[in-house]
Amino acid sequence: MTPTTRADCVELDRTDPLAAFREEFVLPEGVVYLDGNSLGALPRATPGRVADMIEREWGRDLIASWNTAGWWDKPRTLGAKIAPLVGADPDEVVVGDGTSTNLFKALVAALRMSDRDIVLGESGNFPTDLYVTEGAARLTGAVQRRVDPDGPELAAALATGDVAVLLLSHVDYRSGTLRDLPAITRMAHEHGALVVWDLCHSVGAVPIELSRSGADFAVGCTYKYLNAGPGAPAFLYAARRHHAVADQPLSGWHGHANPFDFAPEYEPAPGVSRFLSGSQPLVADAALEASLDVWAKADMAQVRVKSLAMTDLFLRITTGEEPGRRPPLRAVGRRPMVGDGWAGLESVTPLDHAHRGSQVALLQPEEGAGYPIVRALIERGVIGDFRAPDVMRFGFTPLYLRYVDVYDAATALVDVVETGEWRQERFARRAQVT
Ligand SMILES: Cc1ncc(COP(=O)(O)O)c(C=O)c1O
Ligand SMILES: Nc1c(O)cccc1C(=O)C[C@H](N)C(=O)O
Repeated sequence: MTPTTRADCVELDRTDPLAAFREEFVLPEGVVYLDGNSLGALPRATPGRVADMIEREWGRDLIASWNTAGWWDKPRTLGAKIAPLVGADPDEVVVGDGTSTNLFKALVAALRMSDRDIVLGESGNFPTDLYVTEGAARLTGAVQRRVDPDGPELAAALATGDVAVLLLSHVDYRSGTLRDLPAITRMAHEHGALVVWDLCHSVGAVPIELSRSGADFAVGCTYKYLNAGPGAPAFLYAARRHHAVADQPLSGWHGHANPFDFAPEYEPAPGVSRFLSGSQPLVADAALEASLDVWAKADMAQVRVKSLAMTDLFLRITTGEEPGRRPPLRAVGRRPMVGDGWAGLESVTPLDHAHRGSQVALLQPEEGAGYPIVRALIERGVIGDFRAPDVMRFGFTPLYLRYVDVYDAATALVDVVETGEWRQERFARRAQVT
């Protein structure tokens, strides 16, 4: 059913196979949370799991917990729990450190595996990816080149035959564009390049098949769609065929083959553990474990179906656009029908499902309108965010959002724009974190 009314949405929620997951999350009353693509909601089980880790594992069992509570192996056991979400084998993923750090390790390891010297990135990537690439290039002597990966330049840049490593985000943080991971990986390999994927905006948002696609390396965070909490540890994937040769730059004792030999020379662990460096934040690992236990019950195919239905619904109401249909009318100043594109909002997120992640990014054509519109919406309890220069971002998390939430948020947005509510002075003042 294509929902057009709120009653349609109530009906969709009634038959939603993922509906029960909402109960697994703590969601503030009166809020529609569309920022789970920046910081995911709190799973109900997390506070208890973290308290148990602190009081029993740490407080009572003290140092024995390295063995009895599996602390030492958490990077691997948690990695194995992330593996099905990224289409990897359990021994190809480790959890630890942050995304930026893991990106640095993966990039340098990949650059050291090639005798070429170009590291190809995307001009609009999340800034940490650009900065870390600069750092990795400085360290290894590589040269950074940037292209728009959604245009013809990507193929042309790879075809030069001098690219050592390609780094791309699977889903673009600003526009929500989903890249064809299998096809791009294949193309890069055909031209002799290795690929590092940043999965921050795709893990838990779209199905991912790293092994089947032949991907070389990938990194991702766990605090967005995976709901592990602010600053939660990240993960790193390395294809098994690279384990024996990968030489990562932060060689520390947790990545040693025999850490408790306390040998003076570094000898990398044989598997993906060689990507570890030092001690891990085990309290934060406990929170991640609680959220991954929720994810273990979710069917990613169902998540994708609901995600697309929700972004379709949001796009239809706010812009009148949906796959295969442009709005018949873009006139502002006439009483609208829901879905006829009257509010003047435009999507920068692709309409076709094959290129859409789990967020919608919108523009209001007036310069500087994005930020105050988002602030005005937040005041109404609809939480989205803003990304410079003028993009309004709305993330859709099928485990805890209902179709009625999407309907209410979309109609609130249209109302904020139509009434000009956002033009009030107080919405223009920028917060430190946007
Ligand atoms: C694509 C992408 N990569 C990396 C990061 C963040 O890196 P870190 O977890 O190291 O802060 C983000 C978001 O903050 C992101 O959107
Ligand atoms: N990681 C973040 C942080 O430490 C502070 C504030 C925001 C973030 C984010 O995750 C932003 C997010 N990656 C984005 O796409 O905008």
